[in-house]
Amino acid sequence: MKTTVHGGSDAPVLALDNIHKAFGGVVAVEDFSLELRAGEIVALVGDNGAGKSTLVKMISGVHAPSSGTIRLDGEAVSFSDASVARAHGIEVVYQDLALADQQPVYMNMFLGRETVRGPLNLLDRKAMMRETQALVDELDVRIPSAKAIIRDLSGGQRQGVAIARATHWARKLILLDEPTAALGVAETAKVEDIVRTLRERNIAILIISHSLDQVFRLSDRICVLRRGIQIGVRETAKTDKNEIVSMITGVG
Ligand SMILES: Nc1ncnc2c1ncn2[C@@H]1O[C@H](COP(=O)(O)OP(=O)(O)OP(=O)(O)O)[C@@H](O)[C@H]1O
Repeated sequence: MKTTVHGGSDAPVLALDNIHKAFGGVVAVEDFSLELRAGEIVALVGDNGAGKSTLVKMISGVHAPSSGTIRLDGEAVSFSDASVARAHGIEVVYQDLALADQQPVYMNMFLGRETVRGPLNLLDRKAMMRETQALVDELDVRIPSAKAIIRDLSGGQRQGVAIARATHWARKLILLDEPTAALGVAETAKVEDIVRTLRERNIAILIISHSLDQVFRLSDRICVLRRGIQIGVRETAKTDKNEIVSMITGVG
């Protein structure tokens, strides 16, 4: 008998079937297929212009695929915009953080989706602070407090907050687009620790990274794109940097 998870079957969290995207005459992604399972980290790698961001934008509802199917828990979905993808439990963390600098951490956590109370729909700051504190503690995002103002935090702490926010809202899938590109070595290590914690929460993660060291540290599988074409998918434990570099460049 099949176990039922999330009201679906044992289907992958995300399945991309024969996805194709053209912008006018430019083919950005060609015939792309990939499955992601809960608790799995898959890295998407490729040179500039390979089609990585376009793929993330299709999964997150920013662009519609020209053809092909996106399935969540086995069900075909089509997102008219990013808010619909978010309502399906998909969150994206970009390198240029979409945080409100002047606001405290807890307000950023709930930006646009604030908890309210009573007939007047007043902001329930205490509840938001409590939930924020519990989550940053759980993920070990080291910030002075849930009340700290974003502009007073380091780049690594901010990225930690952005990932915590995604974790709070993502029920199924988090897309990380170069999450550590702007960070130093120690901050990168901290953010990678947080990403590993997400795996334990059974969230599927797709990460775009230009750092192959990072890709090898974090991922379970690596998917290589070159000029919009899916070159191959490898299990991280069964490949090495030389193979991935030659897949990315087409040389060797
Ligand atoms: N909105 C758009 N309109 C027209 N062409 C686009 C658009 N977005 C992307 N492209 C083209 O699609 C191709 C793939 O671009 P994409 O940004 O997805 O690559 P990428 O792998 O994310 O690159 P990078 O690592 O530089 O961010 C490129 O040829 C790009 O010029």
